[in-house]
Amino acid sequence: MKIGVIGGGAWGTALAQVAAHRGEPVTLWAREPEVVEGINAGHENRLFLAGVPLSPSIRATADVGDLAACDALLVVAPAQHVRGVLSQIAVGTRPLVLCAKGIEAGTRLLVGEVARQVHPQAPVAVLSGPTFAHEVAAGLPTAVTLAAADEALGRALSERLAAPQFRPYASRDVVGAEIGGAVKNVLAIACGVVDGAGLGQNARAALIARGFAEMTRFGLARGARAETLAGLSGLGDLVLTCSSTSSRNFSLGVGLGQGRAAADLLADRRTVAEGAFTAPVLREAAAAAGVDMPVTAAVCRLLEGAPVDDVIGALLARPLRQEAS
Ligand SMILES: NC(=O)c1ccc[n+]([C@@H]2O[C@H](COP(=O)([O-])OP(=O)(O)OC[C@H]3O[C@@H](n4cnc5c(N)ncnc54)[C@H](O)[C@@H]3O)[C@@H](O)[C@H]2O)c1
Ligand SMILES: O=P(O)(O)OC[C@H](O)CO
Repeated sequence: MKIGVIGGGAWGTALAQVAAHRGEPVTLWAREPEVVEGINAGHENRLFLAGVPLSPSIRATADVGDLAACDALLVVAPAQHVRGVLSQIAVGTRPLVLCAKGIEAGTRLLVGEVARQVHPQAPVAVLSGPTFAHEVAAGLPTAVTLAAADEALGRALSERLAAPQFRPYASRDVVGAEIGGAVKNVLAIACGVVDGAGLGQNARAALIARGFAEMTRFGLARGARAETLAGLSGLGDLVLTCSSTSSRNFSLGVGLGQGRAAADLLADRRTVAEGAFTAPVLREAAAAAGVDMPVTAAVCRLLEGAPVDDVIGALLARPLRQEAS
């Protein structure tokens, strides 16, 4: 199965490295000419994954036509750009493996749902889990959820992408795998706020647990399975991104917690903090589904410029409730 990767950011590059680990040819489409040039000439993506020597089997291209020879396409553009990028590519019936984590603004669609709208004949799979790109690219042990409604497709993709240090776990719960990845980015911002505002380790653990409760409420309302939400793509990724400044979402939250403005923190960033874009659309989607998501609502208020003390005070002053509700 010849793999094509759409998106030359940190994660697309790391996944190309995984797919090329046995020396198989991999085609990587990137928007930035300097990324294409750097990978082909020097086997390095200096813009998004500097310092990692890449396999010479990875060939980068700026021409989407070069993806025509691939049997399966990994979609690794940021969630808000998946529709635009996929619209440029003739996909037909080839499988699309969605690796972005987010919900599309305006439509409130998960990226897999966007892919189905743009390419209705393409089978869809989702690859998601606790995966810092620099660790995966460095060959450190990593496990992911690989979800596909078609079990045979899920098995074929898992076998093709598995590497000694990269272990996919198969699932048929595409929606569950997507919701975990999208929601955890918003919750990681909240955990960063706790860190930046110096609220302590108890508060961080409380946020992870209560954040997981709201991820679960939303996921179940949208048809996800509880086991998926408690697995690698849900709780696993939540724990990772709520614990480390290696997470762009957590780092954004640290800045917000220190009282800096979201607009300043997001200005001129080359890298993507998906939670900032997913938070407002997740709040809308939760309201539409009748699901209470107080941590998500608090993150939205902070992104809109509300003072940290006011937002945290309001979160703590809510009426007491049953833990299981
Ligand atoms: N970096 C990670 O560790 C990691 C791990 C798992 C999943 N992801 C997810 O992968 C997706 C891509 O993130 P990344 O970390 O590879 O990106 P990145 O932050 O490293 O790079 C930004 C990417 O956005 C692209 N981009 C910017 N403007 C664009 C536009 N107008 N149209 C199309 N593309 C545009 C750039 O070309 C580049 O590929 C995100 O959804 C992210 O949540 C990232
Ligand atoms: O840096 P972040 O916050 O986008 O997190 C990257 C990955 O999603 C971690 O699994």
